[in-house]
Amino acid sequence: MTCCSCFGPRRRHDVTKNPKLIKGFSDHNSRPDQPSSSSSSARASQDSETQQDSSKRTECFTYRELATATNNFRLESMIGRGGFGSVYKGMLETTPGQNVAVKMLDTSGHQGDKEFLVEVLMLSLLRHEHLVTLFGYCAEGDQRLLVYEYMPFGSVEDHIHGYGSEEEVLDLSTRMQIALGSAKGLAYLHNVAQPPVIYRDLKTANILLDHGYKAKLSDFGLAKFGPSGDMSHVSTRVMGTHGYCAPEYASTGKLTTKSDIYSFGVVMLELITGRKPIGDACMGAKRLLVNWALPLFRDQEIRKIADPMLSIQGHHYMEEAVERALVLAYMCLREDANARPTVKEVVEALDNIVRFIERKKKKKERNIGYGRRVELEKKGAVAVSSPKETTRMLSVNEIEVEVEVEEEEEDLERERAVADAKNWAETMRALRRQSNEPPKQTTP
Ligand SMILES: Nc1ncnc2c1ncn2[C@@H]1O[C@H](COP(=O)(O)OP(=O)(O)OP(=O)(O)O)[C@@H](O)[C@H]1O
Repeated sequence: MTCCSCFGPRRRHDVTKNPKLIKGFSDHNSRPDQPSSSSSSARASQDSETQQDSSKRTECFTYRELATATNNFRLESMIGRGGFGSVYKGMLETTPGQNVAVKMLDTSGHQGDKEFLVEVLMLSLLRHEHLVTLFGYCAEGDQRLLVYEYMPFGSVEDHIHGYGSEEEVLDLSTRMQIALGSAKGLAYLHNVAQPPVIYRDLKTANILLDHGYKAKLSDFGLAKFGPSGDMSHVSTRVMGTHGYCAPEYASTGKLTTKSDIYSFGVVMLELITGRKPIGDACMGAKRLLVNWALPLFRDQEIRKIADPMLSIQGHHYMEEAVERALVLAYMCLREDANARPTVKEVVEALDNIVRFIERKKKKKERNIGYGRRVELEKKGAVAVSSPKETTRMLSVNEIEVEVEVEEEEEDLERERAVADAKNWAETMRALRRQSNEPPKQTTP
């Protein structure tokens, strides 16, 4: 590809101020009625709580800078490989101490070039704590490279399907936190970005994790601006990944935000079952996860569906949480796109599930604390109340063991549980209102 004037020697550009700096942008994703990029970010900036600093510039790097950053793209620096190229870990001279991920695109196909442009444009305009940050790009000669924030824990796909050791298995709480983070990223795209953005390639390989397992969406090469005016959908060539694609989009090419919701349902199933979206060994070579899991769900076979690594057996609250998560997945995967929940409802439901698990976990821990207190009492320790309603066990040799006082906490706990149950029931009612086909069971 010939080199655009803006891709010459080192220059700092703010592509959000002039997207046309990126050659090819205007003919791919823009529409005549599309607002300017500055107004695009205007509505987004209203969401001050969730949006990251949009003043961060997307920089134009030279090939030389990125070669230096990655040790000349040496094999030891390579951290992953996708359908469009290889990803390297590196460090820029200008920001010592901060790792970056450099994606070098295979430039053989024209499609890759298009996706490069969309990726740079989208991630330059969109900034959110649950979207991976694009620091910059390089487009020198035929080279096309993207520079992202480095996500130390890799992709969710790696965690769910790649690791064998038991210590690395993600627990249910972390999995649901990941789902919630991803849903919040998607909510930003659907509801805050202006014009709205349809992600189109939601899958566990595109959800990356930082140190604290915070989820961020990456790979915006297939993203599309949503429909405008009276239009309910965008017509487009069917793209995406097999196993995640909404049936109506696959058969008609009509893309809506509800196509993303379907893919989100598949991600939920993957997180719950630990199985691949297609052809998992236990399901049969070509079988879709959706076709395997949903009939089992209808038959209430929760234990058969749940990832055995989650060890939910014997943990009643975990089984209940899995069931709630499955109800949500089930709704996201409805054949009728209109009956699927909105992303806002998905965030609410997941928030509820996460809080449910945390509350139950805490309660369990407190019970262990109580058991320990009884044990200490038997050994002759004495309970002493402090003004902060904390009871301390003073043993004979003055070793203090703190145990939370039950009463006040339990009242609070009960209130929280009632509020949670109401909340969940309301969420489910709202979801069901949109559908003529309620699931067989619910768990308010
Ligand atoms: N910002 C990043 N930080 C850390 N690792 C990353 C980053 N981006 C990508 N990777 C790693 O590189 C791998 C390949 O990523 P890439 O986005 O190229 O492909 P993919 O999403 O797996 O597949 P495809 O591009 O075909 O949809 C990821 O699975 C992940 O392990």
